[in-house]
Amino acid sequence: MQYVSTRGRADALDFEGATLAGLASDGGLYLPERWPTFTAEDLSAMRGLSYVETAVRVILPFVGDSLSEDELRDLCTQAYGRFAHAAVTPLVQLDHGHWLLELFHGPTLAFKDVALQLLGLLFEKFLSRRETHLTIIGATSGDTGSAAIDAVAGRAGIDIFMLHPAGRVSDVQRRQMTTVLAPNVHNIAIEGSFDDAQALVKRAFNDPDFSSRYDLSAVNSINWARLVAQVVYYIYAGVRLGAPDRSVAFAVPTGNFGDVFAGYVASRMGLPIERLVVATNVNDILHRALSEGDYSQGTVVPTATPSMDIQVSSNFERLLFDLNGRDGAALAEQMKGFEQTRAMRLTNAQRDGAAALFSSARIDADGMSRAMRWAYDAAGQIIDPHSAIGLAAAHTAAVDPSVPMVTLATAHPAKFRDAVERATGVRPGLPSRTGDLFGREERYVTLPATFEAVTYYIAGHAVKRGS
Ligand SMILES: Cc1ncc(COP(=O)(O)O)c(C=O)c1O
Ligand SMILES: N[C@@H](CCOP(=O)(O)O)C(=O)O
Repeated sequence: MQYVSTRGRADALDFEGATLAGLASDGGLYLPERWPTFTAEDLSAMRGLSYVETAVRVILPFVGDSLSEDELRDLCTQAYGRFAHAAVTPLVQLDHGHWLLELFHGPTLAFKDVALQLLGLLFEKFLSRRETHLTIIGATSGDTGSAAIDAVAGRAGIDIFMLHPAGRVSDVQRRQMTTVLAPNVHNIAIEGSFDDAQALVKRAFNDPDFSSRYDLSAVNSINWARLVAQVVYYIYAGVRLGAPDRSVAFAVPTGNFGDVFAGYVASRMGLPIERLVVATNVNDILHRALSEGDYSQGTVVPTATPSMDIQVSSNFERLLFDLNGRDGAALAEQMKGFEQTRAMRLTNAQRDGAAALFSSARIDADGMSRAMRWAYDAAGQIIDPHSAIGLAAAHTAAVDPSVPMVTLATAHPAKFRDAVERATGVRPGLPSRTGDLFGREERYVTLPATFEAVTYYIAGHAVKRGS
């Protein structure tokens, strides 16, 4: 299997190459050259499988010659062995037609662990085959950072530089990153928003002078390997709720469009998905894009759902490419226009293609609090604010009531205990697997959100290519 760039100019790479590269050299994102598909029989045969076996079946068609089936099984067994629930991503029923898919049973309490536990092992495997020192640069609004740091802390041959927006992540999220004192972990609080951090990361990849000095890689969902691991739980949940004999719908709290794009991939692979409901907070660029065709960047408003405080959604580019006949040159022009004007209109093909599968909703602070209270009062579930945005959006969606609706519960409520307590009166406790989080020393630097400041800091701590 080869991977092609959404902007059409970078060389195609195999799975190992695309995983290590992260972002394509032409500024685009990698996608498989074609979508592997499952027949109805293939899907039916997955019904009784464990999470690990489901992961092996779903991911194997994407890895080509980069991993044997046994190697992949070994990595999945290690990755998902660290989850605190035997089902890895269990379904919890809320009412007769609505389920929560709990994705927060990994080591850092958010759905990012599902992909990043595997990605850390993939890096280790692929690095053992070559003489390379990887410099990972990432941006986080809270959860990717802690999950990525947990996945690579102390691993030989890797340094990780993680940028988070200073003061705009929860105290639990920040401490999960900054109390990891392994020498290969470098936390940078930047004086700006997540979008500023993400733009700095992309600029570092695209700067020929900087990127030629290091073997850069990415842990954000711009890295294809992140997304392929997330496709698994859509299929795992879907077949348990009756697919392929009946369709399923998913409501997905969305920021960078990675998680919900994994749902799109599951649909392209043959899972009968009736609807993917894209749930945003008031940072609603994706809701405006899907409902009006208007992808224009607003100013980021800080909310109680900080991980979704995003106004430029990296993975939307993957959808636009796939829906526009995979025309890399046209997409490169469209993205160049966006980068210059911070605004873009979707083409008719993109709008119509998206409307066939996606709907969207913008949920404000009241809607989020109401959903948290509903989950507690009606179903006895304490949910985190991000999952509540998904739940509220699911309640607004026009989906046939006979179709099971699954809301993705993307974080453990204890990560956002102040907001949960405000809405429900209940203050969730941290699970024991987080240990003595509030007793540990923190280490991070604070820098202005400028390319010069960030790259100067990285240059002072990273290992140069070939040294
Ligand atoms: C808890 C939580 N929910 C939802 C999201 C949004 O996911 P995505 O960026 O993949 O759309 C994030 C961050 O990405 C998150 O951390
Ligand atoms: N919400 C994310 C933002 C980065 O998204 P990613 O999925 O592209 O890594 C976070 O928690 O950091």
